[in-house]
Amino acid sequence: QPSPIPSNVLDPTASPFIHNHERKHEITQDLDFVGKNHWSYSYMDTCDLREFPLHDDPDMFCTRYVMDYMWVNVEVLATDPILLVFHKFYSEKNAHAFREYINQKEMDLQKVVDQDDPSGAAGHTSRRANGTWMEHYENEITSTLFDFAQRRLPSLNLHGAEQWHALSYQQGGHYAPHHDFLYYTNETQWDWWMNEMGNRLATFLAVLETADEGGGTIFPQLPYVVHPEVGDVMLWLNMDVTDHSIAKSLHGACPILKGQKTAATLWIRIRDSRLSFLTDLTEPQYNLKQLIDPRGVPAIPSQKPKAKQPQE
Ligand SMILES: O=C(O)CCC(=O)C(=O)O
Ligand SMILES: [Fe+2]
Repeated sequence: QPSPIPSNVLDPTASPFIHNHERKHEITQDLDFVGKNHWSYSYMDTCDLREFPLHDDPDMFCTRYVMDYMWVNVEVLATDPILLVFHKFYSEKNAHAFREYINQKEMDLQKVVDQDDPSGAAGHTSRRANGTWMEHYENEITSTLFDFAQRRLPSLNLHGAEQWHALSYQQGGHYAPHHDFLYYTNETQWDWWMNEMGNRLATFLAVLETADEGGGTIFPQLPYVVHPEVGDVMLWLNMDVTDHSIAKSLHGACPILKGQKTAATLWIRIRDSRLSFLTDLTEPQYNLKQLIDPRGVPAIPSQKPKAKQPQE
């Protein structure tokens, strides 16, 4: 007796989206790259999406306002978890300057410690990108862009964020879906950052160069893939009001099919984040309004070290 269930339903690798959404690019699944084993077919299909599956999602909207005599353009892609794109957050000129600065730095092939295999014997293939850390106030451009971000986001404590983390992806480069929230089996494993600054509340991702094809930022559980433009900033929350990881904040960088991609991340810690005070903690979510439009929240001053005065 033939099964009444269409054959694709029985195929565990079949994507639920294939049938509802035209696939413009069929290449991702055929692509071969180091670390491909970290990408399921369903992840790859999400990478191939050219439109969001939920056009009429009432949670999605755009808003625009003036702050410091400049437009702030915010696109709310999701409210659970909070996922925002600040369009043209940085000028193209500044984004280029930051990228140039990053490109002339020496970068290491980034290693991701596999939670199941901390020795790394299996190889670190869940991220294929070159990366480097930079102090917030390392030079003029990192400082300018850091202070600008803190002015725009006074409900987050950027001074408590880890250093700038630059990532440069070449063709075949990727970062398999992961959580930025850090897991520890118990408190004895906590490092300085966990003890002093708490976990990674939010991720700030500045897009400095976009791939010609592929390389979107994927949120497989929403499921979306975001293709920001140079100068755009993505911001999402990794943690809920009870200090737990938001499972749906799972994200990654889709494989680069053509061209290259450069991004700079700030992993923003919870400590001293005003968002906690500005949220009614009986609500399940942090206060979206204070993130997208924080006009009225007092500015957090720059901590840029003063240039040394020339000796007399
Ligand atoms: O490059 C991307 O799109 C994602 C980067 C990322 O997930 C991270 O830096 O934590
Ligand atoms: Fe991440």
